[in-house]
Amino acid sequence: MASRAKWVVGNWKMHGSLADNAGLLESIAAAPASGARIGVCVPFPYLVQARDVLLSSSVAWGVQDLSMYPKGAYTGEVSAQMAVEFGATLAIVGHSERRTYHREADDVVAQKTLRALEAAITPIVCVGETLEEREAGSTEQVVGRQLDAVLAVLDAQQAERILVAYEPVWAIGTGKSASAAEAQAVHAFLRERLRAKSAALDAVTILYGGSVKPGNATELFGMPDIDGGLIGGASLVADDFLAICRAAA
Ligand SMILES: O=C(CO)COP(=O)(O)O
Repeated sequence: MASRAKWVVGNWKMHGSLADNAGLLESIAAAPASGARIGVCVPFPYLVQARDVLLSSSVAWGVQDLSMYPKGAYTGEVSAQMAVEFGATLAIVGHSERRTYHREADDVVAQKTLRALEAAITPIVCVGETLEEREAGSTEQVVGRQLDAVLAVLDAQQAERILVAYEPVWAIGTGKSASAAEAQAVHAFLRERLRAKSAALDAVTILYGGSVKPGNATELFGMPDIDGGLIGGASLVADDFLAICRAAA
């Protein structure tokens, strides 16, 4: 079996302040290196701060979104290349909050994935179904479509460089995580979908996100196809985030 990189990545969303971030970043930077790689995806204005604190640590940093365009007259956009100038090596793309509040469609997410890869940033491609879709029995259809849209624009080598995050929309910020078995079932489906494209994609890391806490991380990360987590709320509390990182190691 391919050995997959384990990752725990914090998604700060639109939280933080220079003052609050300082202590959080210092604590994360002090995390001992272990079997799981650690990253934090911060709001754009805090990239400099993240870089300054994390530079001498083993923790990676990145952004929560990128422009689908490489450069040009796109008011308000931030390019992958700009993020790279601040040392970003990770970018979340297609988070459900972007899909919902900013109407990002599958083809936009695919273009953002490409822009990240062109800039040598590792994209964390998010997929996930709503509660309504789950109850209608269309979870696999939805996440399969979201993943396929991205894979369709990548060549074989590019596809090997992505991370995938399964984030059921109904589990995000609700305190109600998917059970380990529910998450594992979707991860196994995504794994198969990747393998169908190329056997080499068996090595793609698939993270779970949605109400991961210190109390449920060990069970989730113990599942064979769950290679770590994408953490929202708990990534803002140093002790909780570090406990989750230990659970993945
Ligand atoms: O959206 C998420 C990570 O990207 C998950 O958020 P919570 O961990 O707050 O549920």
